[in-house]
Amino acid sequence: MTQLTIEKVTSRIGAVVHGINARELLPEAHKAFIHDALLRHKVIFLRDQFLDDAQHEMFSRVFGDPILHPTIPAAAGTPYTFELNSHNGRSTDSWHTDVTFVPAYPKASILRAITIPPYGGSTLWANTATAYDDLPAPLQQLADTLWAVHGNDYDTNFYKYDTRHEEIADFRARFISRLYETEHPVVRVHPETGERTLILGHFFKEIRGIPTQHANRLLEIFQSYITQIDNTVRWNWKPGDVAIWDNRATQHYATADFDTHPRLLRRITVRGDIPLSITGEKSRLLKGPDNGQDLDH
Ligand SMILES: O=C(O)CCC(=O)C(=O)O
Ligand SMILES: [Fe+2]
Repeated sequence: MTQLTIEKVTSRIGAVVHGINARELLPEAHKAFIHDALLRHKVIFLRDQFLDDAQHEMFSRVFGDPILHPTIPAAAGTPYTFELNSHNGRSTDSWHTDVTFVPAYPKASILRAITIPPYGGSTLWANTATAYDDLPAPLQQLADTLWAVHGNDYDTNFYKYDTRHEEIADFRARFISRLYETEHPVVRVHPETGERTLILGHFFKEIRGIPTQHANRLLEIFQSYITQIDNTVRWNWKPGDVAIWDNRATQHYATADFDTHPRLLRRITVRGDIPLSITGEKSRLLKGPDNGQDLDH
């Protein structure tokens, strides 16, 4: 069996795993190795995989059960694939954790690069566990007590762009075709590592019991610990690359610095569990037709 090796990309987050062939069924030892690497390094990169949709789905099952996005249907001809297809220079260029507007938001996302622009179009990830560790004790104690509301009708990213533009207006309309809101603890206990991680990012709407203008300032303070440069990793994609991130311990950001060159990636997310606060209290759905991640295709 091929020997697997790990090459760290930065001290705090990100590692390349060498020796994995994700196109084929993985031996159990490889599955355990890559899962352990994910928990330790938060985002794992594989080079030269060139997966098709079926291989991508099979590989994603190493990490859990694939799930649909609560509002955006799967790409044509696939059961679970979420497509990121840009021809207009736009990207998800705001820091977020995927789908935090539902309680059991995804455990992990598995993203593969198909078409990459000649320059730019990178993705950055930030470690929300080390960010919590970095907080001075009084800020940790504050964060430990806070609950925040997350919703899919967030405006950070959409209104940065001109929603009079038909394509953007159309995507936003589909994104909010069902409205979801969820109340999460700002600090969750990671179900596998026991680490404390921060649940914030662009779906954040408000903090319970704090006026919005002050809550937004608190958000900025906490986000500044998450996104400080030494707490992040930046990945410059090559076609065939695969990135897997622990969505319970990271945020990410896709740079919009590739003009109008085409950029195409495909993503599969796997089912997560409902976050628990440090006192064992569960996140709660406030608005939405279901818990958002139990839709079967
Ligand atoms: O376009 C990218 O690189 C990542 C976009 C994103 O936010 C995601 O796939 O969840
Ligand atoms: Fe994302």
